[in-house]
Amino acid sequence: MKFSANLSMLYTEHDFLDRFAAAAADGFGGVEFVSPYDDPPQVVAEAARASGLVVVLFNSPAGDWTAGERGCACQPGQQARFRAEIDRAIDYARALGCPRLHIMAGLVPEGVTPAEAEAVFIDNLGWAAERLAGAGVVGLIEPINPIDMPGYGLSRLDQAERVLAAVRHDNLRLQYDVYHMAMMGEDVVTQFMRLLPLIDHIQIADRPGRHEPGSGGIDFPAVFAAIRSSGYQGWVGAEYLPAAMTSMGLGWRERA
Ligand SMILES: O=C(O)[C@@H](O)C(=O)CO
Ligand SMILES: [Mg+2]
Repeated sequence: MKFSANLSMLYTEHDFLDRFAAAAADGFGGVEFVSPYDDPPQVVAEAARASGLVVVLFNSPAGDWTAGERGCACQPGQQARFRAEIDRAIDYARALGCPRLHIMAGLVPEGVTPAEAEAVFIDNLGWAAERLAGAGVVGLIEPINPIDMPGYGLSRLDQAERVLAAVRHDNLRLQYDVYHMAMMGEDVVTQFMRLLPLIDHIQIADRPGRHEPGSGGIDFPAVFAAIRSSGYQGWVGAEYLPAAMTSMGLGWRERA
């Protein structure tokens, strides 16, 4: 199995650009992160190159994260901003040689119905899927559980399936986050096997607590067995909050 270290959650004891080397030293093969945008593309690319790791995924610009922004793809009236943000992400993807982009839906604005937000999301995703295809980058959407991210525009699995079916573009796929699936009450293994043709990236953390696999109640032996038997060839992102120092909590990889 190919594991990538999510540098937005792992190795936060180091500055962002130093996390690449830390992940390499611990034997990861790839890295992913929410935001490379605080540094110029070439600077992030150089950190990745020096570490010898491949960048497998990052997110479209979320806006001001500390102010609560989570992207704008589902927000009416934000089409120009959304398109500019996808083009900015493509610049980074090119510099980083990264083949995947998680397109953040954003929070549903006050006064906008969920149906209106979903229609805007579908419209923007159709444009983005095509634009990203031209750059050789796969677009991904990820349902995020509503307890951790209340008000987010994509908070259920059935909604993600409906959106993917409506956009109907080969270049738009599903980011399957095992932790969010469990938090949403889904049967993690059954849904993974059913949705396999749509999935282009997996992320893992245990529930509750969002710590290392094996720290909570998700049946990770079954999850890893399912991933192995499925023939899934993609990356599995370690996207959890380390219970202590990141390097001390990597024993789960030997049991995977
Ligand atoms: O699961 C998550 O939270 C992430 O994958 C993400 O991209 C947004 O926070
Ligand atoms: Mg995730």
